[in-house]
Amino acid sequence: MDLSFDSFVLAAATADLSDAADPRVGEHADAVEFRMDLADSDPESALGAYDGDVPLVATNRASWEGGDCDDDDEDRLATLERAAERDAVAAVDIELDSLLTPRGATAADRVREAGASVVASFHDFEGTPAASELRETLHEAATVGDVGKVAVTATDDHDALRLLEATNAATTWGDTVATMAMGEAGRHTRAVAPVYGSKIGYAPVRPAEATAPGQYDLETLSRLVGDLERNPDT
Ligand SMILES: O=C1C[C@@](O)(C(=O)O)C[C@@H](O)[C@@H]1O
Repeated sequence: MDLSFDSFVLAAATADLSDAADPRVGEHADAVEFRMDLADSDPESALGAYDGDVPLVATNRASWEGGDCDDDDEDRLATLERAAERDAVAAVDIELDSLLTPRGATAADRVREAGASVVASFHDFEGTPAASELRETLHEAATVGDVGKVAVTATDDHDALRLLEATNAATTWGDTVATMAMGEAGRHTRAVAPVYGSKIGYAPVRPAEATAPGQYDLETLSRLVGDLERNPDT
């Protein structure tokens, strides 16, 4: 399946692929992010059984990047390479720190050879880097990935505004990026960052099953992003 990041993609984030059949996914989501690291059952079996028509983004978040996968990088990246071979997997999320290693670069090549895109992701669960570091990280991620994703944690309005400014700068530069500020002080950026060029948003199908702090539920984020979308003809 194909998934273009030329325009905003709303990804329903879940650890249970049966959520892909939820009517709210068909109504509001462009993709399903399958958090393989959070799955209760064997995620590769779940991928094999998936027969839905919503394209998947496969994520196997390393424990050293805030996820639940304790595998070494060889096993973790091999799992993602196998996931990319599934026709339903349109994109694979690989941590920027992995992509900067030879093994991670090989994984990216194999993912692309399988026809999937690479989302290069960086997370800061403690705070929001300085503007210069945000711009550098976004550009680096967008260079090694097809989408450069940066998820930071905002503690105040200044953090949120720095993230939005970096999003606007990266998009103006021509990079394909996805940005969000986690936490209460940053949650509005999930709806506003797309106005400045962020190309992926994440929301749980069920509000109680957020995969990150500050997420809106799927219906809410869909409505907010839609309401804020600027008319391209004006
Ligand atoms: O990296 C991201 C972004 C995210 O952490 C968020 O803040 O919405 C949610 C994760 O599931 C996803 O892999």
